[in-house]
Amino acid sequence: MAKKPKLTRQQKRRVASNRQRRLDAAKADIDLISTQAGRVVGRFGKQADVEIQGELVRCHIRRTIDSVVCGDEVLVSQGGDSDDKVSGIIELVKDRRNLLSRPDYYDGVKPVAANIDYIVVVSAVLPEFSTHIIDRYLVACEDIGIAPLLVGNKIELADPNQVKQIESAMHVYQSLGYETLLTSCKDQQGIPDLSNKLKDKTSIFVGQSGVGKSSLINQILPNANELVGDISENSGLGQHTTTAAKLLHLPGGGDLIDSPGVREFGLWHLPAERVTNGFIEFKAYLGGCKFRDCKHKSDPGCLITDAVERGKIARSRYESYHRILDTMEEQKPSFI
Ligand SMILES: Nc1nc2c(ncn2[C@@H]2O[C@H](COP(=O)(O)OP(=O)(O)OP(=O)(O)O)[C@@H](O)[C@H]2O)c(=O)[nH]1
Ligand SMILES: [Zn+2]
Repeated sequence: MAKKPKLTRQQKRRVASNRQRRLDAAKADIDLISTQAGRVVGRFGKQADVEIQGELVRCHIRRTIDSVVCGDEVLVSQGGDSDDKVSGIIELVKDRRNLLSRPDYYDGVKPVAANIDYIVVVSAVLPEFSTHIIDRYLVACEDIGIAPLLVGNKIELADPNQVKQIESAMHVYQSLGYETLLTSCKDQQGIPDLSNKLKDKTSIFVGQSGVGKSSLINQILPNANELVGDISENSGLGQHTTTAAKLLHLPGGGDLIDSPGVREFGLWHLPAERVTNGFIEFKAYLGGCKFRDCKHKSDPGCLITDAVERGKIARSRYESYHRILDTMEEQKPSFI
């Protein structure tokens, strides 16, 4: 048999571009002939609920598709199986703006949500207001490239001294360009502002257990729990279907994606370099230290420590940085 000829770089490029054209044409065909565009609002087992022009369609997923998550924009063809509870098939997932994944014991990472505008990082006076934990979430947000909104909840529990401390910590974040908000689910402080900020955006809520994520979600979306039941009932599978992830519409516009997996975002290992890049105020100095492998600790000629000394970088952030790296070292590669 004749040996397959080696392709030149130009030929390879032509093959790749032809392939892309065929793929684009296939996508265009699907678009034109029989599919409808929709958004994934529920994801469980091997199926997904897709919202198409305000209607919910329960769908199977074409085997060739890698993953489908809440927030995905998809093309659906009507069909499904003889079991008429499932009436559509997801044929294609459109390109994602971003994709949130969580660590998975078997697969390494597992995608959980897509096309997100805002990560609401919730912390609270109780159990503790920790800038270290906030910084850790900020690194994760920077790493994935989604804007964070920092919320300090249960603010009505703080005594005047604590309020002062929290406000000054939030001031550091504001000066870095991050948005912040103080809220209380008890006396509604900051809740209208939270609703306003999330208007017309797709958001997720993250934060440690007990900080009040569910309570805040309930404030801005009072019927969140019943809505899940409605979704299942509308599509004929009864009230008790457990939805792994769901996308809910906020009354004032905008959407919220929530699931236990989504809430885990940020709590896992990142390589040191990505942690460093997650501290946005370090960027102006990176690459300028005397030694290329500078650890930004006690190394001579370090621009970062110099900036801390000169008050250009907040000491609290610098200390957080080293604490995060230390915990990463101790615990890699699992959850914190
Ligand atoms: N005092 C006060 N308590 C609050 C506030 N928000 C929530 N809580 C209480 O804090 C506790 C935890 O709230 P949740 O909303 O369940 O917290 P969560 O972040 O969803 O917790 P997980 O489900 O474990 O992740 C509950 O007892 C709430 O009633 C608040 O603004 N002030
Ligand atoms: Zn340095």
